[in-house]
Amino acid sequence: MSTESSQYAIPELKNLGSWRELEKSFPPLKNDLLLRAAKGEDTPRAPVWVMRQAGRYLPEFLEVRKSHSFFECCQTPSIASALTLQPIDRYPNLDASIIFCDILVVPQALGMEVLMEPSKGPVLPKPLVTPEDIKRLNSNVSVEKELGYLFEAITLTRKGLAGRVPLIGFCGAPWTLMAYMCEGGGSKTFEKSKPWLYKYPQESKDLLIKIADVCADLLVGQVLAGAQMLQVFDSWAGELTPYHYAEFALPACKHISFKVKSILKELGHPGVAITLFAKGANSPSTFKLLSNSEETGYDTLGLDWTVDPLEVREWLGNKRVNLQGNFDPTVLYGDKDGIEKEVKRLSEQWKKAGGGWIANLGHGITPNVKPEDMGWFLECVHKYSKRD
Ligand SMILES: Cc1c2[nH]c(c1CCC(=O)O)Cc1[nH]c(c(CCC(=O)O)c1C)Cc1[nH]c(c(CCC(=O)O)c1C)Cc1[nH]c(c(C)c1CCC(=O)O)C2
Repeated sequence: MSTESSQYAIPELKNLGSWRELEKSFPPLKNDLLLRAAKGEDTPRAPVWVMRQAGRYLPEFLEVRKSHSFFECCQTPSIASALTLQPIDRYPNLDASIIFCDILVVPQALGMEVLMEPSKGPVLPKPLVTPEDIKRLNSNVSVEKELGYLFEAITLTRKGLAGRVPLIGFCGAPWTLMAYMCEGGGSKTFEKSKPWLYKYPQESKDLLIKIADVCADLLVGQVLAGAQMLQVFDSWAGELTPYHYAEFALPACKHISFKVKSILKELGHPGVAITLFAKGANSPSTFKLLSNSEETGYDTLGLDWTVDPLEVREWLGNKRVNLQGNFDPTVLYGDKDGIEKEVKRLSEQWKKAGGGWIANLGHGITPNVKPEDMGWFLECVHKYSKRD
């Protein structure tokens, strides 16, 4: 245990008590494939989970959503936990669970209103227009006060999982959250958020770090509440030039990983593996920047489906970082034969690439997938990712 004091303030998490006592109260983990792959071990087969695995393709999810709004689901620990467990109960072939929540709870904690509109997705009615608007955001956010429901949901879920699979905690990456906060919702052109990087570079950096500070506290709280691994979702990373990714997005992601690691170390916690999913940030120069876990603080990189694992391994130039991905989400509309062929083809590439591999889609599962096709996909990954 380190005696060095952290440069970061430990978030106030009074209600969580001691993580050691809490950890002892959870049933032992029976399937640790995910945690082993995240340490770079060659596992007998790839662990598999799917982004948005608790989502609208599941009839049991839609049933709950009939009587509860989206954010009500996130903010009610018993509902969030039940939704997290739905895919685990349905698919014994899943090797991980991810807590049901949303990346946009961080802008909410910063004081912004976020609505989830059925046909539009997220809407933030009062976006940040100029740096002057940053003053509207809360300072010294207490993640326990604002987002304590998520910690409660995590602890409940660890109990409900009964050690079946590990539980992943997550947050959005600062650039992706800044994009939502400046656009006021999703966007195709990013014409309100990206100009900030050209017009107000220093204010943008300050805003990104302000967001990163809340993200880091949120991740620390999730680990202390029982999350066994973490993922940071930078869904809009691919909208940036490689230069702007390196100058703005990545430093803010590093602020998160190092702050989380430093605080956990100070609390005597052994730490957890962290995955960075920088969707679309696929230039070889960007992969070079991400190639060394010790320099970035991220143990695993999530890949989207537009790159080949072998080519990425070549760009990375080493095996010090593990990889996750990267089946095209639309393969799930490809019928049984199509799914099987594609899982076989891409698994061969992954096996040749070597190093830690966590199988996943290259983005979230989409609402119209048939639940039985998701089951078949998982079965195929079990079969074809086996190492000979
Ligand atoms: C960009 C982003 C968001 N949220 C998230 C991201 C990053 C990943 C990505 O790029 O997809 C992350 C997220 N959102 C959700 C989870 C839950 C855990 C999981 O199963 O992966 C996670 C990890 C639930 C959700 N978040 C949302 C739903 C569906 C909403 C509903 O039930 O009506 C779910 C299950 C809503 C949401 N939330 C967001 C959007 C754009 C939307 C609407 C459009 C859509 O569904 O694809 C923001």
